[in-house]
Amino acid sequence: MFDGLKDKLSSFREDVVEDTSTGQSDATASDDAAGEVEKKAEEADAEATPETGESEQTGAPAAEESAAAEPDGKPAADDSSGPGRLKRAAAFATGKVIIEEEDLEEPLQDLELALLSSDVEMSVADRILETVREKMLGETRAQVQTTDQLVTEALHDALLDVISVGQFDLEQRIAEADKPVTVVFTGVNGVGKTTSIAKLSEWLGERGYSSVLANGDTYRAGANEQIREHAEALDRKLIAHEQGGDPAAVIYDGVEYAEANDVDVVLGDTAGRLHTSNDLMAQLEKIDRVVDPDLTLFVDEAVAGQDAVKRAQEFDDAAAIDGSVLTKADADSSGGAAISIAYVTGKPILFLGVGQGYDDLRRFDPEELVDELLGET
Ligand SMILES: Nc1nc2c(ncn2[C@@H]2O[C@H](COP(=O)(O)OP(=O)(O)OP(=O)(O)O)[C@@H](O)[C@H]2O)c(=O)[nH]1
Repeated sequence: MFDGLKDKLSSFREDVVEDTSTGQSDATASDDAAGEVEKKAEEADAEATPETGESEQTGAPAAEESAAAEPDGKPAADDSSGPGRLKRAAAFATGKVIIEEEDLEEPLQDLELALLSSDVEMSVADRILETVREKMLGETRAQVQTTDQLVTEALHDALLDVISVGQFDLEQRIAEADKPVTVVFTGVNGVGKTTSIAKLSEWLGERGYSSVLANGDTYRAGANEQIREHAEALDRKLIAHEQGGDPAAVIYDGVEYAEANDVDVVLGDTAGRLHTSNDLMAQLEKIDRVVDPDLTLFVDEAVAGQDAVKRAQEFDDAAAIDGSVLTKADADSSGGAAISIAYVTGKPILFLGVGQGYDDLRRFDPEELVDELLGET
């Protein structure tokens, strides 16, 4: 899952380590040693000749050029616009390392390209870069902390920031809500909506909640049969009307059935027509009005990347969603939709579909996903 994205994040970390590697020395600077190194750095700056042994520490070529190019012959270290070479050397000598803009410039450009080519939405990629830059620039880090740790932490925070938008605990919400809880599923055709409803019914059952399925997809021939197969396999009650009936009425009947039979949750399917269909959107609005669902979940496939993100926004406009389910994450290498949807819609991803079985539903845990993306699990 998301292997392509994992590789790209890993390359970024390696690039930053390469471009900024300064603190790899195992020297533990004492005050005396600090003075020595500071003096050395001063001499080196005055001559504007990079110390060969310290070349990693003294930074990227751009820093060297600016030091040498000072018109008054003073080293750039005195320039208040940046820490400069001397300051960096002094910091290094006292056990600190400073990361500068030029160290990050190229890796950040590469990261941006990598994110965009992974189908991460533009505003999300921008936000990630901004956070990484903020967390790393001018950062004085202890030498004991490797650059890799620093960049990993920055990436961790940046990814978590966009992924965890609006997260809430669905199980807790269901536990605390008046019953029955009505959940309506929206999304386009064939993305795995019906399968996700069946999986969620199984997930709820495992947690002690009963559920009834209501087929609000009265549009598509064969929809009743498809959901009935799941209902029978899971031994759940299915509420369905004739094809062409009113979807709001079916889900309403589902709620009545749940009330009369002490069922905890109503899971309502809806027709998966194109999001551009005004008719469908009007239908969703009607369901919203008539049934007033406790939760509306948008379902789309992770593999659809930015298309899924766009559709999430459009469905959210028609009938406000409370969260998303991303299916087929098992077949998605890019991870773009998983990274982008919550930030763009302001609503969390609640589940990932990771296969075709009823058990293949994974609660979306932002921390867990970020650790996985950064190879920390
Ligand atoms: N690999 C994988 N396949 C999935 C996943 N979720 C659903 N599928 C498969 O995707 C196909 C479409 O799923 P459906 O549940 O029929 O899709 P739908 O959105 O309800 O489609 P309509 O009823 O036509 O709107 C089925 O073959 C599912 O088994 C998943 O998480 N991973």
